[in-house]
Amino acid sequence: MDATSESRTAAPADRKAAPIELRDVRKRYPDGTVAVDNLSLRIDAGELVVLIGPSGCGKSTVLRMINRLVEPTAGQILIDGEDVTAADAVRLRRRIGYVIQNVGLFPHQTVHTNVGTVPRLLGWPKQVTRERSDELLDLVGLDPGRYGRRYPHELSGGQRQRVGFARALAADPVVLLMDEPFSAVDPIARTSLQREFLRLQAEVRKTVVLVTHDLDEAVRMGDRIVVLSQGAHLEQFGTPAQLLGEPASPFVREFVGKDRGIRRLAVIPVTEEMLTPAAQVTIGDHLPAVELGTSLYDALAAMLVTNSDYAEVKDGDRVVGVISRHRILSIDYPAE
Ligand SMILES: Nc1ncnc2c1ncn2[C@@H]1O[C@H](COP(=O)(O)OP(=O)(O)OP(=O)(O)O)[C@@H](O)[C@H]1O
Repeated sequence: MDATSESRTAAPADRKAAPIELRDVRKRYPDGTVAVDNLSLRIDAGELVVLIGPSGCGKSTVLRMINRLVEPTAGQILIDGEDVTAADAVRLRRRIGYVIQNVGLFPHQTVHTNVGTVPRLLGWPKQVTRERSDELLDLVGLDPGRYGRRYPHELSGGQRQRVGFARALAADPVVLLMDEPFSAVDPIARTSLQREFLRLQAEVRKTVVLVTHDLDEAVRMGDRIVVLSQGAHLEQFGTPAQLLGEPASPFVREFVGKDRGIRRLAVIPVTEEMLTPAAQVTIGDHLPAVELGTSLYDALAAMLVTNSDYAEVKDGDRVVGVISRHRILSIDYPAE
């Protein structure tokens, strides 16, 4: 990065997100382990891409090469067209947010000080840093007045993770790297944290690369998912629906598993073609109502909760038809 682009980071910027490109990237650790054999990927600006694959396949190595915590042995990594291997590593990391499993907050610093870390390093004025910290804490759902002066040990695991997101976003990075960011919190907190992160991402629209070993998380969070096998070999790069509906290799088919049918329901929306006109169905008064575009999974859940075989489908206030449990369960899947 040159001096001009660095000086642009001296104040809250309006840059939002940058594309990432990996070209024939390879990592061989000094002991001879080839963690990443030869990987090429293009990630669009503002998209949330999930890296998933079995333990040891190289996910974290790929992630850590993007911010050069690990130096690639060969190949190029471009952020916004600029080769990161030629950039100053410290400056580079200030443009890239990084969130890890146990957050890594500084234990002897308050929440405010933690969130302001990168803006301070970039020399932002104190007042601007403070305002930015307040803004980010609000955005991640923590009242700055209440939590700003606390220390990390005075927060729950989920709250610490939120502070971690706020800190990673404070200097308005163009890329956000996340390595198993939800796995340290319990399953219930995890689901709400994932949902909150998606809400946050809809607002900030960063280019996010998220590493996980949890397929449900990948399907829930990813705009696209990268499935890797040993040596970070690219098995498939596609939307959750493509992955579940058209696994590209026996490896992916095995990886997404036998229950991919039910998972797939989570990525298929209720559409008008699936509906029966409400007038043609003889049914009781209390049908659950779902919105057009709701996932089949949620529509089915609404029926199961009310013990009903049908759900009324609405487009705003208008009832556009009825969907049946039978219709959802007989959705066509490609042959196994
Ligand atoms: N510093 C290192 N030196 C030598 N080998 C390493 C080093 N770091 C990672 N490896 C090896 O590189 C391979 C990929 O590791 P990496 O951590 O990238 O995988 P991963 O897919 O993130 O795994 P997990 O899901 O278990 O975290 C593994 O075989 C690992 O043992």
